[in-house]
Parts: sequence; C-alpha cells; structure tokens
Amino acid sequence: MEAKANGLNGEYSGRLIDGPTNPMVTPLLTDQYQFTMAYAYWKAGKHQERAVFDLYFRKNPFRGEYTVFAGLEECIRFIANFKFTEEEIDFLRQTLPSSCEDRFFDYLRGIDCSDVEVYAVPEGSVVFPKVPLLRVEGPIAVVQLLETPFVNLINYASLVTTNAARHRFVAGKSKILLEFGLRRAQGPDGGIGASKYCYIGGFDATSNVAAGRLFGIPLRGTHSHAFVSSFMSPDEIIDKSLLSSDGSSTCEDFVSLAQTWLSKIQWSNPLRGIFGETNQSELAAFTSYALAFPNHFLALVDTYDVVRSGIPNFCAVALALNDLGYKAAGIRLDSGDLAYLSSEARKFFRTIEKEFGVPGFGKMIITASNDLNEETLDALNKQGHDVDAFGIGTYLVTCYAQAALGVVFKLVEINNQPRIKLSEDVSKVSIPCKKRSYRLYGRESYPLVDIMTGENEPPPKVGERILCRHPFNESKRAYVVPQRVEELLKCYWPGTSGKEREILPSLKDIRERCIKQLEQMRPDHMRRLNPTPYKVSVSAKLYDFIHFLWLNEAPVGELQ
Ligand SMILES: Nc1ncnc2c1ncn2[C@@H]1O[C@H](COP(=O)(O)OP(=O)(O)OP(=O)(O)O)[C@@H](O)[C@H]1O
Ligand SMILES: O=P(O)(O)OC[C@H]1O[C@H](OP(=O)(O)OP(=O)(O)O)[C@H](O)[C@@H]1O
Ligand SMILES: O=C(O)c1cccnc1
Ligand SMILES: [Mg+2]
Repeated sequence: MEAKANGLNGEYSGRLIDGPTNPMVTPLLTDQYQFTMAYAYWKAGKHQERAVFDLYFRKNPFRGEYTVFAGLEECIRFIANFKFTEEEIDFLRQTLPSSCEDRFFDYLRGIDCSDVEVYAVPEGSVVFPKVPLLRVEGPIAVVQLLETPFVNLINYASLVTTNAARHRFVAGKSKILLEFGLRRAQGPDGGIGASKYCYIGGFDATSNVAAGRLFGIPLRGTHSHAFVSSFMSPDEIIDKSLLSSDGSSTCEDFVSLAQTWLSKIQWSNPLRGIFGETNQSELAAFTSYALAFPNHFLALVDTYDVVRSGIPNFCAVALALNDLGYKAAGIRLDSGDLAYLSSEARKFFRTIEKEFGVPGFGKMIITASNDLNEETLDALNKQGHDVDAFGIGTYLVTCYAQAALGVVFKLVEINNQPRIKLSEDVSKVSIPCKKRSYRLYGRESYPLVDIMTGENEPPPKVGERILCRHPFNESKRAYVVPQRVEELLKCYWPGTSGKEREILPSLKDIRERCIKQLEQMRPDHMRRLNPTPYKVSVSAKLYDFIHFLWLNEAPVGELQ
C-alpha cells in the first residue's frame, strides 16, 4: 500500500491505508459551517468534548424497501489520512472571519482522527432506514468536520449500488449486466464511482477503463455506430489476409470469403427471400473488425437495418471466421424494439446453426442497449426476449429515478448525555443514545427485524423472546424469538479504544457480500410493486428512554 505524504496519518497498527480514491477528498471538502462550528466549539472550550454521531437515512430509495450500504472504504481512507496542510490552514485563515484567533489555526494544524472511533455496518450490506450505518465518536469539533465528507462519500455510493442491485434483480441472475454510463455520469467522480458501485451492486463489468485500472473491475465493450459508418466500401480494406486460429493456414482474401458466405446465406433454403442486398459498407466494417479481433468479433447491427442488413452481414463474417477456426462473440442491438429484434436475431442464428452445421451458433451472445432502465427490463421480461447481456448507462449511473438518498449525520450523545433532535415530522425525530443494533433472523433464516438498543443493554439472545417496538408508534410492537442474532456495527477505526479493527475487504468480497445479502432477504421485501416494509425497531428500554427524553426536551405549549 502506498504511504501518504503526511506521514503518520494513514498508519494504523503498522499498516498504511491509502488516501481516498479521489484526491479532491480533503479536509476542506466540507461545508463552511463545519469550520465555523468548530471555531465556536473551540472558543467555548468545548472542542474536546466526546460526541457520538449516527449516520443514517430516513427512507429507502426507488420506492423500494431496501438499500445497499456502500462508501465505507472511502470514509476510512479519508479519516486515516485526515490532516490539514499549511496551504489549507492559510486558506481557512483567509476565509474565516478575521476575529478568529490564531490559536484556533494552531489547533487545526494539530488535529487528525487518531482519537476518533468509527463503527459501521460492513460495506455491501442490505440496510434499512433509521438504523445507523456509521456511529462516529470523538472530539466534537473533529467529528463535526467529518459530517459533510462522510455523507457525501456514502450518499451516492449507496444510492447507485442500490440502483444497480435493483437492475440486477429485474434482469435476473443469468443475464450479463454491463455498466456503460461514463459519458452520461455526473462528471468524472460520478463516472468512476458509478463503475465501482454498480460492480458491487451486481453488474458484471464496465466500459470505464479508468475504473478497470483503479479497482480491477472486468472491462467489456463493443463498438459504436461511428465505426460502422466510417466504412464506405470493402475496397477500403487493404490487408485482407487472416491466419487460421491454429496457425496452420492463411486465408488470403477474408473479404471475399465473407462475401461468399453472405450469398450462401441469402440463397439458402430456409433464409431465401428474407433479405436482399445488404449494406456493403456495413459488411466492410464488420469484416475489418473481424480482421482486427478474430477471437473477439462482435458487431453493432442496427446502423442501417437490423434484419435486412446487420444480422445477415454479421452471420456472413462469423461463418467466414468459423471456416478459419474462430468463434464469433455476438451482436449488439442499440435501437428499435429490443424484444422483437433479439428474438429475430436468435431465430436467424439458430437457422444458421442448423443449415450450415455450426454447433453453438444459435447461442451467439445478444447484447442490448439504448436507454434501458428497470421498467424497460421489466417490460422486456414480460414480452419475452432473447437478450443475453444488457449495456446500461444513463438511467443507471445518474440514478434518474431518484436523485439522492438523503443520508444524515445526527448528534446522539455528548459527554455521555443522550441528545435528541425533535421535529414536527415524526420521521425526522432522531433516535438518541449511543446504541447497538442487531439483525434478528427467523426460523426460515430470513432477517425478521433490526433492533436498536442502548449501548449497555444485554444483547438479544438466540431462542430468547425479545420485545421489538416501533421507535415512534406505540401500537406497533412484536415479540421475536431470534434463531440467529447478528450485531450490525463493527469497529472499522478504533481510535484509542484498543479494540480490534475490521480489515477492509476487497471489492470482490464486498460485491459477494452484497449479492448474498440480497439473496437472503424475504422475497416480498424485494418485489418492485408494493414491497412489504422491513421492520426496524428499538428495545423496550430504548423506547421508554426516547419518549422520556422527548417529553423532557419539548416545551409545553400554552393555549390562550
Ligand atoms: N420491447 C420493448 N418494450 C419496451 N421498451 C422497449 C422495447 N424495446 C426497446 N424499448 C425501449 O424503448 C425506448 C426506445 O427509444 P427511442 O424511440 O428513443 O429509440 P429508437 O427509436 O429505438 O432508437 P434510435 O432513435 O436511437 O434509432 C428505449 O428506452 C428502449 O430501451
Ligand atoms: O443508452 P444508455 O443507457 O445511456 O447506454 C449507453 C449508450 O451510449 C451509447 O450511445 P449514445 O447514447 O452515445 O448514442 P446513441 O444512443 O445515439 O447511439 C450506446 O450506444 C448506448 O446507447
Ligand atoms: O462498448 C460499448 O458498446 C459501449 C460503451 C459505452 C457506451 N455505449 C456502448
Ligand atoms: Mg443512446
């Protein structure tokens, strides 16, 4: 691992943790009010007071009943390397009011996150509203500075991971899902983040080369219409020779071989009359692509006419390659009725397989793209289609169906004193106290409920009945006898607590966790239409305490 310039920060138990993937993630990537508050805490002599903040969201996105948590590794990379540079201190000195005392900047110069503790749900977990994703403890001025970057690093990451997981859910396990969003993403960081988190959410590969290099995500791609339309005629192809796959012979004129196959297909019994003269510039483009990539030949078949030109031209080149021992990869459809066209293509491929005795030709991979989203995937499934792989961009990476997750960071305790934030809107009342949370599993091994308890309450026990209460609705409660109890918050940054630190898993492990967690959910929580809400609860003791504190903090109105 690479050491950061700022020396000791980033080092933990002798292991160095890289800085954030995006170098723009620095201590200044925060809202100004975090610094003005930090100054006011400092001025009041409060800055070292030990505070506990919870990071959570209030509502699942995309009209769903689940969310996938992502962005944790970037948060840990950020705090592991949290340190102000002299330039940053100078900038703050210039921008904060001139009345700010010099000693405050000396204080800022000295801070890092060595006495901050971060407890978090493992990245890639399925999570639910109100249950802390992160619990951050430390000196209030420092932890306050972490609010905006943490929320920023988790909000889009979790949203787009969830979006990817939802696309995977509709597409089904057997389909190949390719993330094609870089050109449409919200800037470079949006593009890189989308590729990383869509992979975690269950996509198989990305077209984004930088993301492939940074994270080791498999890269995949086809070619564009420009490549096809850049060719005018087969005469443009200068070097027409192609060595056979086993190197034993050379075909001197691969262009003619493809043309010969085209007329064989055209006049074959089962295909006679289906197409006439195909577009010869398209045939030239396909032939040229096959000469460049004989082992990975694929073709975008919708530039001129899918059925009358693209598919026959592709088959002609694929059969020519087959003569030389190569196996073509498949086609991409990027317009039109994808259900109809994919089925037509499949029929054509099967006919070729039978007519010319080419085993496997009928199973040629059909990739579809063009403004796909959950709804279009669902519509295609309902109609029936023959697509094997979907390339999805705009709707996926921009999270078109919902712009943000609404993650918040709320103070729940200071100096061991629980704090609450009240609101007219009950869903916005925060759940006070430094808490623990658990996932309780039922007899059928599905998760049944998440429960939050006070930090010092005894944990729920397998086989022991526990009362789970809705945090704010008195009448909603249930007894649960868990068959398995999983504590949700694990220590990812122990500060000076001496606790053992969870190792940050690899991207592949996070992805596997995500896929497993989604699979173990009860299906009615996962369905697209009117899914059943998953239960989030508090212990009886925490329930009583929340309501005691609520009454204590809320002024009594007076009617006149
Ligand atoms: N069988 C289908 N059922 C439902 N939606 C489909 C089906 N086939 C394609 N679509 C979707 O319909 C939309 C078609 O969009 P649009 O009309 O802009 O494209 P097009 O006319 O096919 O392509 P282009 O304009 O690029 O030639 C896309 O969002 C596509 O994903
Ligand atoms: O449709 P998306 O889900 O965003 O997927 C990515 C799109 O990007 C490419 O073409 P582009 O949109 O640049 O041009 P085109 O649609 O006119 O071919 C590709 O052909 C897809 O259509
Ligand atoms: O490789 C592709 O086919 C591709 C990549 C990005 C966007 N559209 C298509
Ligand atoms: Mg498009």
